[in-house]
Amino acid sequence: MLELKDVCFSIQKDGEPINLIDNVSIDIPRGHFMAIVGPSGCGKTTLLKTIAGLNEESAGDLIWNGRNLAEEKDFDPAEIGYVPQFSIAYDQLTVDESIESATRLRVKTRNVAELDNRIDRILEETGLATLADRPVKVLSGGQKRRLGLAMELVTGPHLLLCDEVTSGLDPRSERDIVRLLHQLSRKDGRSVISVTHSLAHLELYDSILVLHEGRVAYHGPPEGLTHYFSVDDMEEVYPQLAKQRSDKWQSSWLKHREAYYGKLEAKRQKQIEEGTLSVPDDVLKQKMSTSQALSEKLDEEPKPRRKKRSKSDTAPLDDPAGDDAIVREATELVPMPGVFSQFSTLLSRRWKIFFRDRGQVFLQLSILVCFPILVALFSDRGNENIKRFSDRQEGLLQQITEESMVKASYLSVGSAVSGIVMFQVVLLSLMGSNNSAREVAGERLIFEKEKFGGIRPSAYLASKVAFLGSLILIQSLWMAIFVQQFWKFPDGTDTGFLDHTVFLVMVNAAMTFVCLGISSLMKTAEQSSLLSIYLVGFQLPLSGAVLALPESIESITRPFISAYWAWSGSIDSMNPSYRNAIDAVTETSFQSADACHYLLAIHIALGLIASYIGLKRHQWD
Ligand SMILES: Nc1ncnc2c1ncn2[C@@H]1O[C@H](COP(=O)(O)OP(=O)(O)OP(=O)(O)O)[C@@H](O)[C@H]1O
Repeated sequence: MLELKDVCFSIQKDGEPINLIDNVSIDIPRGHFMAIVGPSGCGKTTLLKTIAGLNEESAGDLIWNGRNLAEEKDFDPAEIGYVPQFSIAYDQLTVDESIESATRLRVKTRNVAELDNRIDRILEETGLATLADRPVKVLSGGQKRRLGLAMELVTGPHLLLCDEVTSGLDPRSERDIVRLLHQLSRKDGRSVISVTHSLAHLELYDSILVLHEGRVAYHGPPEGLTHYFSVDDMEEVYPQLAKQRSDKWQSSWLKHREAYYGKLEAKRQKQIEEGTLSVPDDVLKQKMSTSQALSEKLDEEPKPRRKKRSKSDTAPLDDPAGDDAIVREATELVPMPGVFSQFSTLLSRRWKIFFRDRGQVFLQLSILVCFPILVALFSDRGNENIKRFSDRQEGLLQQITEESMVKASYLSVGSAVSGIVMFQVVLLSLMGSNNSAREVAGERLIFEKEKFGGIRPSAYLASKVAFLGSLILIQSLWMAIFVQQFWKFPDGTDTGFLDHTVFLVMVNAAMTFVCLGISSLMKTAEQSSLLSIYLVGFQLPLSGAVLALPESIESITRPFISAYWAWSGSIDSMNPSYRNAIDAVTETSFQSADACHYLLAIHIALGLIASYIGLKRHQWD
């Protein structure tokens, strides 16, 4: 049973609290199917989010099966399912893969057979079995809503909250979804609360909650609605609501509450007697046989995955035989998988999505191939030898001529070598920003939904680090090795080229993880991309490689410019004569390779910390 006692949710406006949800007190028994209706902006979604815990109630109590959710334990992620208005599946995956990934992320299964049976059961339960191999991007609106429901059913939640899952659907799809929700509420004592705009099919609900300006105007059986509002038709309820202030409706409702709750209880008892409703007691009685049936089913020989299903495999929505075929969920909560298991599921899903996104693969391959070629085009000048003074200098004129030739050679080679290194550094910074600017912000809502479902931010971050780390290594090593074929890095020590390569990897990693941090902290992918582009754009001018910066600016900006530290570190690893040549063309001072390693490591660490903070932060809206 879910009880809301004088629940309020308020926001601050001009320093004053405003109640978006105002003293809502309702009871929702186990196995109940309730619709929340009301005019646009009356607070339906806000109430649903307050029940889910996404909005923290400012007053009142939410009690779930006798447990005060604020004072005792909040909902377990397996206990509650929340189907939001937006799609929670990736377009690049199939229906089957989406449900599989949701299951692997939220349910600890004993073996592949158990996983397969769980997925097959959900596919059948939601009428998606025939669409198992279909990519999400080609699904119709109604099919996508079913998939959203299916992905929330993987844990067998005892409370299912649905936000506008029928909006924008044609009448037939809408009816099918409402009937599916009705069916889901008939099993295992699962309560289903559905926010809807539509006043069609209200007869399928056990109760209707009418909200008006955040206040309860009615909560009772659907058949009592027209009588209560003194109208002939459901459609007249909203105009009728507008005729009176919401506080009047609220006090009027409080007077009639007990009478209508009496009717609801009588109807419920009748359903239990008729056996059309399964409530906790029944579930407990069935527990033994259910668990037995479940384990028998799960212990069956592993079935091949992703089998094509014929239409006849699918139980029709209203077919009672189909209901019987579905093994009932045991009442205890399913265990959550560990961090490593979530990490490996997220990582393999990320690679799958990457390889299926042809545009992304093409872009990555193009920059991987073209950027090192661009650098190699400038290699000739970098390969020139630096002229040295000869031992014999006869006469002043020869001395002056030789001096100017050596100087010219210093300037030419110095600027070419410095430019080639900076070019590599800047292009790798650009790759880094391209790697991660949209990585989190582009899928933020899905991540928020998954976090609500129990996915740990640490597992999510680790999967991003592993995925992006592979891109960083491929891009940086390829840049270093390819360019080396055309322009030999002038080693200062045996490990000069290796040191240079490490700096290239580090600058790419620094930019990738700093942009990942930006992507995690920003609200939208557009904001994140823009900020990341600015960050890369400022690297070259603020590095001091082109023009030395005024000292006052340099001391402030330098610590933040990854490109400077990678450039400076690489130059410090060079042969001293090349270092001197670069010294001759720039007024910017260089730092030791060790200092550069530390600074770049700090950038990487700060990027990761910012990413973690951003991921932990609640950014549902
Ligand atoms: N966090 C918030 N800060 C400020 N205002 C908010 C916040 N959340 C909701 N609101 C406002 O509260 C009101 C109720 O919003 P809500 O989304 O719950 O309405 P709704 O009944 O679901 O509307 P619709 O049927 O159009 O989806 C709206 O006016 C909305 O702008």
